[in-house]
Amino acid sequence: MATTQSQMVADSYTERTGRAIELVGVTTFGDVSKAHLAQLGGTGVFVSALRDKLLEGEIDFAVHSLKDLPTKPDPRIALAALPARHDHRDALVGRVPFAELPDGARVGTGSPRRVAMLRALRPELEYVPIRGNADTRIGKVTGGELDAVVLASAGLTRIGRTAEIAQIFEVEQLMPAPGQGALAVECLAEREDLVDFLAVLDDPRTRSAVTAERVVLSALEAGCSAPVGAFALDDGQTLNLTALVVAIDGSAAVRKSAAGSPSEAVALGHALAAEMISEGADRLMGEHSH
Ligand SMILES: NCc1[nH]cc(CCC(=O)O)c1CC(=O)O
Repeated sequence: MATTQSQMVADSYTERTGRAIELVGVTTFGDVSKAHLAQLGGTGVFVSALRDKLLEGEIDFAVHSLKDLPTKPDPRIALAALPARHDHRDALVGRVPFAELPDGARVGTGSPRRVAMLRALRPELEYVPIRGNADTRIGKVTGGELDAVVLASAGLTRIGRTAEIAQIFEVEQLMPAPGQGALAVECLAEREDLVDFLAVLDDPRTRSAVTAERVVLSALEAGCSAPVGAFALDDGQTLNLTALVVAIDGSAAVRKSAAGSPSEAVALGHALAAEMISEGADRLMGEHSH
């Protein structure tokens, strides 16, 4: 997935600038660790190794899934481009759609957000924590160990596994992770030449939308493993933002929407998060905050 998405960014950069790109593979802690992501604790397990290569000068820029990027910026590193977002939704890989899974069916996902939100919809299913790359996860369905797994639609598209999708969840059913489906291109902040060049890849509507989503996440002081979803859409005039926090057992939720100017994405995110906190969102997250 990482190779495909990096190649996509490299191709569009070459197309727009005429400059050639050499891909450098970097294995991250998130790739090798067998621990569940929710237990790895800190954000950035897929990110730190790439940032180290930037800081060491071994690579000029890094491509990340925005969803994996910590919300706290590193002053040495510029978020130089947010290319046009791909599908923001989650997908069910399995033989039948979610509503048709029999009671007691085993659904695999390592994400507390997906477990909490799916549990709210169907508490009678069994949610099984899984890890590994997307192919490994899908293999648990084809191998019969699980009835279904839930993965990001964008990731499945990038690895060419859309044929196995039984259902795509709409935002109303399963609120995506902030930034899901978007890529982030980083380079050293001091490389102003590169910051300027990478700007050709930036999509302003994606930037305003994911900025608002990520502000909600940081203002709630939620980490990558918190059951927090957010989705925003900038139609060119208005930025519509919705966020959802769910108790880990799916028993309670706070959902809020707001609309504003795309140029005020940060303020919109902060205002929405403040409203959610006043309605008890931070208490719902419990141990999954921070
Ligand atoms: N945490 C792993 C991760 N980081 C980004 C994606 C998917 C691609 C994306 O959201 O852009 C995935 C896998 C998944 O959630 O299924």
